[in-house]
Amino acid sequence: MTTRYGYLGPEGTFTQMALQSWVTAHEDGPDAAGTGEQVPFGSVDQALDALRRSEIDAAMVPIENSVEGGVSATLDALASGDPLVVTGEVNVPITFVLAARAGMPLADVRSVGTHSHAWAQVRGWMDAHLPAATYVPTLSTAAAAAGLGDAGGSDGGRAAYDAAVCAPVAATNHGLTVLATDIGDRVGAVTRFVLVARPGALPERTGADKTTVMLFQRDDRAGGLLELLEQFAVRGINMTRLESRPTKESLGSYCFSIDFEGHVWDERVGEALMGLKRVCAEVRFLGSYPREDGAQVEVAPLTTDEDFAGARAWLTSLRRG
Ligand SMILES: O=C(O)C(=O)C[C@]1(C(=O)O)C=C[C@@H](O)C=C1
Repeated sequence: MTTRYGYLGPEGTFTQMALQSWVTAHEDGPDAAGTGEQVPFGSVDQALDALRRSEIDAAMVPIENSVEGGVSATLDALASGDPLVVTGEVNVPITFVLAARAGMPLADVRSVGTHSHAWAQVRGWMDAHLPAATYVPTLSTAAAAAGLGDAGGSDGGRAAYDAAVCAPVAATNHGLTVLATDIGDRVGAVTRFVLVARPGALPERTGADKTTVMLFQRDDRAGGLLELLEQFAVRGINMTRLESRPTKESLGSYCFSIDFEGHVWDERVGEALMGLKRVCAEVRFLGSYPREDGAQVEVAPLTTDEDFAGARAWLTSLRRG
């Protein structure tokens, strides 16, 4: 059966590159899905809602950028609504171009359209080369390019900006002229994307896995966050991302989005999740999945599966008397 993959579109987004790279890497694997069908959505919310309604089988969405940090739209969409889980990750190197319609010189560019995360990564270049240009937010970098292309956006090609910050491929797709290349402020910028699915069979444990959770505290008090973090520390679990997001219920009310090393089938991870379940108002499990870089988790001394199994066997023997 063909897998229907949703992604943040239109064609030519970095998210589509991530999906393409995922599909290519998994084409011949045990879960081979051929090239699948790729369905573009206008926003992360639309893609994840379609997934919740079972209109697609999985969705590729951006979650974290090495320059601008977490992608709030994704973190928030995963934090509420019917549960979804991450089943894989893809890291994509990010390079931006500034593109415009033929005949537009760089000096005449007064306004620039792009995705907010892209704008944050080219702000320095803009200050240096187009300090007077105003920023026009678009739903993705490719949507910004499409707005300038012949087919145009809903306004028939008269976008509300003169140039777009996008991937080179999006400029090519829409017949735009590239005014400047490599305009990102940081060489080596990377965005991490995740493949999200409805809960089902978990990806197998590989020894090089990550787990993602969203934690909601019981109350706001001294040491509350420390109590959550302790659950990882005492079991030798390394966190790879920690972000707070407003719960949106009241000012000052936050939840915590965390990625950490290990798989829910690792004993130390299971014990940490049980500890979190005791101390949190809600623990939203958002999946265990293989790391893209394949880096094996370094298991801290005395936190192996055998160590936990040995301790449990000891307790069982005490209880038996
Ligand atoms: O607009 C795109 O092309 C996207 O895929 C979204 C997105 C993001 O959300 O961070 C992805 C990578 C880039 O860092 C900029 C924008």
